[in-house]
Amino acid sequence: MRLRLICVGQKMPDWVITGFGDYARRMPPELPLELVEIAMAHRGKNPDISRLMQRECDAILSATGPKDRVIALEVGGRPWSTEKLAGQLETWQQDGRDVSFLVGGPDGLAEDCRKRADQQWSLSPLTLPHPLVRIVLAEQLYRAWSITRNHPYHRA
Ligand SMILES: C[S@@+](CC[C@H](N)C(=O)[O-])C[C@H]1O[C@@H](n2cnc3c(N)ncnc32)[C@H](O)[C@@H]1O
Repeated sequence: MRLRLICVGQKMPDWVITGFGDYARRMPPELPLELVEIAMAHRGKNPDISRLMQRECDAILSATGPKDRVIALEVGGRPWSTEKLAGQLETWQQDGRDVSFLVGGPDGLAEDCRKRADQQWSLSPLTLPHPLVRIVLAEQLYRAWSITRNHPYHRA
């Protein structure tokens, strides 16, 4: 099973590339974490935000496999503890479908992306900047995997 993180935003600063890469590299070969970056639609003067969000959403959905299990990252989604995430990971691995995590841009995810999602996951009630979301997500996936394997990385 592959994990795919589909994020709006390219050309990230070095600390974001390093932070994400550090955790993604720790994932085991049977559970690789891949990053797909979607170009942020240009916000000029008086932008039509709904149209731009829809454009970003269309690109996100094109990068999502038709059979993928889709998890939308949403401030208002369900809060999962790391242990709950580890349980989800084990459940997901049973049917083997790839899992795509969707992270929106500065204006969030358009409705079509929310509708495509099987589950909505909130990392915190705080609105986080999207570059930080990809690092937290990668760390939590690694930590959750470490729980499923009784690996010493996670100490309860
Ligand atoms: C800057 S936020 C967008 C804020 C936008 N106003 C909204 O309501 O979605 C960019 C993206 O980061 C993700 N995000 C930010 N904070 C989050 C959180 N606490 N939990 C889960 N995802 C979050 C979401 O995917 C969001 O679309």
